[in-house]
Amino acid sequence: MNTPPARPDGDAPILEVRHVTRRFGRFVALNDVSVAFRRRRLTAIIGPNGAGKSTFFNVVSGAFPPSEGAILFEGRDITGLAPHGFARLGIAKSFQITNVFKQLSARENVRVAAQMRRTRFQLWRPRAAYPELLEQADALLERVGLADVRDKPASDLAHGQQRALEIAMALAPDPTLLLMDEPTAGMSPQETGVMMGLIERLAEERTVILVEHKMKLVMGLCERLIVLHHGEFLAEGTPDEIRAHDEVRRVYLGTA
Ligand SMILES: Nc1ncnc2c1ncn2[C@@H]1O[C@H](COP(=O)(O)OP(=O)(O)OP(=O)(O)O)[C@@H](O)[C@H]1O
Repeated sequence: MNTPPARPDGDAPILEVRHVTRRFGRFVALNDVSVAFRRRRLTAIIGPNGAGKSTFFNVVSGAFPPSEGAILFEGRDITGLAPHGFARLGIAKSFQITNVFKQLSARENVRVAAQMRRTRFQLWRPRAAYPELLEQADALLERVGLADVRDKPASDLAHGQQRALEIAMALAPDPTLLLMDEPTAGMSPQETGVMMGLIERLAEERTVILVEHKMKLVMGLCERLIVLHHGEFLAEGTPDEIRAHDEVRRVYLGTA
């Protein structure tokens, strides 16, 4: 069992995971994990295969509830809330490009995502909101570096661009907290560099938590890292602290 980290500066965490356990049948994928995330920080959850990273991502993004324990967002207990409830509170997840409508242009994809956040009343009069929605879509595409390809069908975009498009869609509701699952998976080194630059910029304006298998990748990017191993909390710290952590080196790098 680990206890949530102390808060010497009194900065209330935006997200708290308290003693969370997640079972699949008799298998324990997450075991009594407690961590707290501070605002406007970029934190990575890392760990070797089967560490429980995806399970953690799913639990904190509301895809499924923990078997035990609690999730608190801005001090409010949101354990067991439906996924759309998480979204309404300002928690967005970016996890796959299957959300992208391949036949629509990049711009239309983001416009639809921006429109989805509106109330049902506003959805009934899309025409009136259309120019404003397109303006928002253009600003988001600019933000993720896709302004030049905004009129191309999503199917014509490179893998890295499709992933960036999916992030623009996740950003449409202007979330407070952005959760990303392996944002550079399947990318070329060049695409990875572009994506890392984008993540760094996004983290300047909101809280970003990313789940990542490749430890080296996040070392130069994140201020804090949380290490899971066999579904348990193993360590938390700055990149330097994690690099020097004997147990992490042993289980993760195999070099201690
Ligand atoms: N729906 C499920 N049913 C049964 N077991 C599951 C389920 N989801 C995950 N697991 C098991 O839980 C453990 C943790 O899986 P998880 O996908 O969370 O790890 P991970 O750290 O994301 O791994 P990887 O880096 O390989 O994706 C694994 O042993 C996995 O087989």
